[in-house]
Amino acid sequence: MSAAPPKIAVEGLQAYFRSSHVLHSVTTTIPALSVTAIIGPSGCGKSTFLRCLNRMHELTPGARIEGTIRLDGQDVHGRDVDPVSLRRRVGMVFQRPNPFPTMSIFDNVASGLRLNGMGGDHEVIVERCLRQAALWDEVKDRLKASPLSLSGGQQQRLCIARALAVEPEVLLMDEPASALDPIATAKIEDLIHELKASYTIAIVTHNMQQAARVSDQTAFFYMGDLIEVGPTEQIFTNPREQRTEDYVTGKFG
Ligand SMILES: Nc1ncnc2c1ncn2[C@@H]1O[C@H](COP(=O)(O)OP(=O)(O)OP(=O)(O)O)[C@@H](O)[C@H]1O
Repeated sequence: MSAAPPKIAVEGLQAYFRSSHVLHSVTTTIPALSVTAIIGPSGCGKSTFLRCLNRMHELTPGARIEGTIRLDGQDVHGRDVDPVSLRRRVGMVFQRPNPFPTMSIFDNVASGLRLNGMGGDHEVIVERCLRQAALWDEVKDRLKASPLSLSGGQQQRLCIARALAVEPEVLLMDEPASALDPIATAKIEDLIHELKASYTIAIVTHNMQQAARVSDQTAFFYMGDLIEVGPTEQIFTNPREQRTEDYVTGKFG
């Protein structure tokens, strides 16, 4: 495990969709200012795990969890925790770029600021976030244009800029590059590398090379169980569990 202090600590997490039990007593930590990759075959619970971390899981009717999730030591299900504020601190980027289609590029980034009643100079903040998302140079002359005029990769970086605008501490990324071509994917990976200086990142990916390239820690899930978690290099070169080895070497997927 990394020596960094845990930003998120998960203990005995069980997740359900009605009677379907999809995560079985998951206990792990997500170190601060680092990248944790979440890998495993389709349906093993990766997205569900991610969505538990900012309490999005419970938005699905009939979905619930047991166990505890702590953010900086505070129980995210504590009575004094407002899920909307939690989701501001723990932002999310989805598989398919989902810019707000009727808003301009600028307004997409500024939308969270307005929604959260956040002050400051919105022009300055929007520029900062677009720069952080490595998109500024490509859009600075067309901020009033529709986001639908951007390529898929640019739209995804716009969604990352939008997520950054509300100053999250954690960024959850659910296969953020799976709909993108290799060049756009490389840009997102470079960006993840830059962002981990300031944000704690957890990324779901099906792409083993991507997990190996971008992450410091890797967690391997299989059929709702967390089989193994550890430094990425160890998971890929010297895993403790046979199932991890079989998965990372492509024996099943
Ligand atoms: N809304 C839902 N209602 C009922 N069951 C669901 C729902 N969403 C997911 N599941 C089930 O929960 C289990 C875990 O799904 P999850 O999406 O977390 O897996 P995953 O590892 O992210 O899969 P993939 O790699 O295919 O995206 C699966 O068996 C899935 O069918």
